[in-house]
Amino acid sequence: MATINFGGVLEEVVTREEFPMEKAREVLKNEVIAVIGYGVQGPGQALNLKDNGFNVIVGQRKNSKTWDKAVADGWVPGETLFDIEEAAAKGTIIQFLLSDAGQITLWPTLKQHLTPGKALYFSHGFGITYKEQTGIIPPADVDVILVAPKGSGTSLRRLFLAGQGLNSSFAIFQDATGRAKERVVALGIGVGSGYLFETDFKKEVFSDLTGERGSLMGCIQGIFAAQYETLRRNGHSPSEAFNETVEELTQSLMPLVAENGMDWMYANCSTTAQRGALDWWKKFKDATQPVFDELYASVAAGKEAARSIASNSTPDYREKLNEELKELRESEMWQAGAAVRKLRPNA
Ligand SMILES: NC(=O)C1=CN([C@@H]2O[C@H](COP(=O)(O)OP(=O)(O)OC[C@H]3O[C@@H](n4cnc5c(N)ncnc54)[C@H](O)[C@@H]3O)[C@@H](O)[C@H]2O)C=CC1
Ligand SMILES: CC(=O)[C@](C)(O)C(=O)O
Ligand SMILES: [Mg+2]
Ligand SMILES: [Mg+2]
Repeated sequence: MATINFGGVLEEVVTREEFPMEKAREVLKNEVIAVIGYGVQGPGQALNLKDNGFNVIVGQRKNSKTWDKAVADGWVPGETLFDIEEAAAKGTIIQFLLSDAGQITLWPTLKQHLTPGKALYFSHGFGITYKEQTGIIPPADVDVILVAPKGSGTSLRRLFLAGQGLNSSFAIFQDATGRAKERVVALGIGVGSGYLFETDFKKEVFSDLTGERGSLMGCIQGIFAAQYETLRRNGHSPSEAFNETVEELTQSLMPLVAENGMDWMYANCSTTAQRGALDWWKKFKDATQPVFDELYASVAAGKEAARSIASNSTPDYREKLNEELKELRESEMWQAGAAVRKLRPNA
C-alpha cells in the first residue's frame, strides 16, 4: 500500500507497481472466476480478465440478447459460456454482476452455489448494505468482496484496450478464508483497475448513489436544462444555447479540468470569465447544497434503493427506462446537440 496525501488527508492506495499482473495471476491461478451477468460491467470485467490471462467463464441466461452478445464477444457455449446456475456451480469466485434489482431475484438460486471457501464478488455495495430490502445475506464461510470501477464498464474496456486503466474502490465485507484481501486486490488489478482505493460496502454505495444522482448524471442534466431554458427564453437560438451550455464544456473546458484541475481551466479562460465564474460558483453551491443534503439523506435512509428496486424489478423495466431516455433524446436541447455533434470538425 502506498500512502498518498489527498488534500491534506493521508490515504492508503494499492498500486499496480506493488501488485503487478503476474502477482495477481499467481494469487488466482487455481480459481475459476465466474462472471454472472453480461450487461455493462460484465463484458468489461470478463474480457479484461480473459485478456489478462485469468481463468474466467461467463454465466448468462440462455436465449437472451446478452447471451448472443457474449457469443459475439468470443465466449464459447459449453466451454467458457454457461447458463447462470452452471457457471455459478463451476466458479470458485462468483462475480455477481446482474443489475442490482436482478441480483435480488437470482439470490435464492445463487446462494445454493456458495459452498465454503468460495468468494462472492460485487461491483457495488448495494445488495449487502440494503440487505433488509434485498435479502442478500451470504453464508458465513465465504469471502464477500467488492471491486467497484469508478466509471462505466464501457470505459473500463476502452481504457484497457488503450493500455490505460480506470481507478476502482475495493472493500472486504467478510474474510472467511484469510485470503479475501489478496483475492480482492488481485481481481481489482485483473479487471483493469489502475489504482485501488479501499472503502467499505456502505461508503461505496452511499457515495456512488449520491454521485450518479448528483453531479455525475442527475445534477448535470438539471443544470444544463436550466441554463438552456434561460437562454432560449431570452431569445437565443438552439445552437447558441447548446454550444454555450454543453458543447463548449465537453469539447474544450472539461478536458482542461481533467488535465489539471478547475483553476487551470479557469486560468485558460479570459479574465472576464474568471471574474464571473469566481463570483458565481458560490451562489450555485449555496443553491444546490440543500438538494445534495436531501439526496444524501434519501440514500442513507434506503429510499433511493427502494425506488430503484421497485422500478427495475418490473417485467418491462428496460422499455420504461428506454422511453424516458427517448424523451431526453428528443428534447429540443439534445436534438440541437445531435445537430451540433455532426458539425464537429473531425466528425
Ligand atoms: N453500468 C456500470 O458501468 C456500472 C455498474 N456497477 C454495478 O455493477 C453491477 C452490474 O451492473 P450493470 O452491468 O450496469 O448491470 P445491467 O443493468 O447491465 O444488467 C446486467 C445483466 O443482468 C441481467 N438481468 C437483469 N435482471 C435479471 C434477472 N432478474 N435475472 C437474470 N438476469 C437479469 C441483464 O439482462 C444484464 O445482462 C451492479 O451492481 C451495478 O451497480 C458498478 C459500476 C458501474
Ligand atoms: C458508471 C458508474 O459508476 C455508475 C454511474 O455509478 C453506475 O453506472 O452505476
Ligand atoms: Mg459508480
Ligand atoms: Mg452506480
